[in-house]
Amino acid sequence: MSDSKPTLETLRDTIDQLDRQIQELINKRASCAQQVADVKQAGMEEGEKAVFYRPEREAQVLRRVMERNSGPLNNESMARLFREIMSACLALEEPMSIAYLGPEGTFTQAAAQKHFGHAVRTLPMATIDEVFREVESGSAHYGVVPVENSTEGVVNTTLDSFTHANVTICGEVELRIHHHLLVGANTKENSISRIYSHQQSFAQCRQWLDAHYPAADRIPVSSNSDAAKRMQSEWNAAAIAGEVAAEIYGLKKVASNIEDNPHNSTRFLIVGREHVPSSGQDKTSIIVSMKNKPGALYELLAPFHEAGIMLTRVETRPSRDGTWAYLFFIDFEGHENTESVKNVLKHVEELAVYVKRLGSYPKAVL
Ligand SMILES: C=C(O[C@@H]1C=C(C(=O)O)C=C[C@H]1O)C(=O)O
Repeated sequence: MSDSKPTLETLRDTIDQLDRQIQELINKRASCAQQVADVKQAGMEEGEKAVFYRPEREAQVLRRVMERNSGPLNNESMARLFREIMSACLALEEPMSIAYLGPEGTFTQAAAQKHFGHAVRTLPMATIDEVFREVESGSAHYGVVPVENSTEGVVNTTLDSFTHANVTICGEVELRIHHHLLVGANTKENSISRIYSHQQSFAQCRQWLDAHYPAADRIPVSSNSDAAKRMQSEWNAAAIAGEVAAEIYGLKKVASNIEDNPHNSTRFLIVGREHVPSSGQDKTSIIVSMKNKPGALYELLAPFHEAGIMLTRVETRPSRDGTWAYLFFIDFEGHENTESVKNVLKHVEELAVYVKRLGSYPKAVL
């Protein structure tokens, strides 16, 4: 080794000094966030409640972190660190409670933590409808619900809830879904004859299971966390679940990333009660009902095409009350405050029987 190379000791001294500076800067930042809270509070009228969480500002901060990043840490790692710093700063302004589709350890909880960071209180709900109700009633600040999976398609319960719920979409999160085969301390790994999981996870790991455990019974349960909980008392059972469930229940991974499609991902929506201003890169979601006549969908989509607005999702659901033939769930790029989106929405409102605006929100950053 040449003499000019730094020693372990000098490198660690440098790291210690840098840590001290980073810590000081983070606390300076936190103190600014506290002052922001005071400014927000002071700007309120009598009886009005300040809104501390600003999704559009957080999206802008994270996008800037990624744009200016020059490594060696990659953009995503750097943004995740800032995600946690902002989460801790926001908790100083107001500790937030986030309702999600539980139980503890589900992918929806992982999505909530990916979006809000770890300095929030996550509240597990038994059903998707309950998540909506918690937000509507003000018992939770925000809610997180799954909306579509790249392998298994849309989550119909979520779409149906949007038709009657009084909430606003204020964000989206995408999560890569990795499944693992998990066992407990008492499991005899060579004798696995029963595997617990949620029906969707079995569907997402079908080929792997056929190849590795063709004879094991596949027992569907209400969630992957439930699977992780149940198998612990059985010496010949395993569970398929994700990382968070493995951690919570202290399980060992026998096989990792066993999903058949390596790009398996789920999209989640964040619901709240306030409208979100534009972040510069936004999406808008609406529900539209049209009379059942030839060319209805064509007629509905034409204004988007003419305005050059990019559609990101179109789902069709039969109307459940019998009065309308179809409900279309449409996501498109742009914020409802921009001229082009305002014009398109006006046009759509003229054509449709009914339009419900679900909200404009920043495109997922992480
Ligand atoms: C500090 C603010 O409040 C919150 C905290 C943020 C942060 O730590 O950067 C950003 C947006 C808000 O969710 C703000 O609105 O600027």
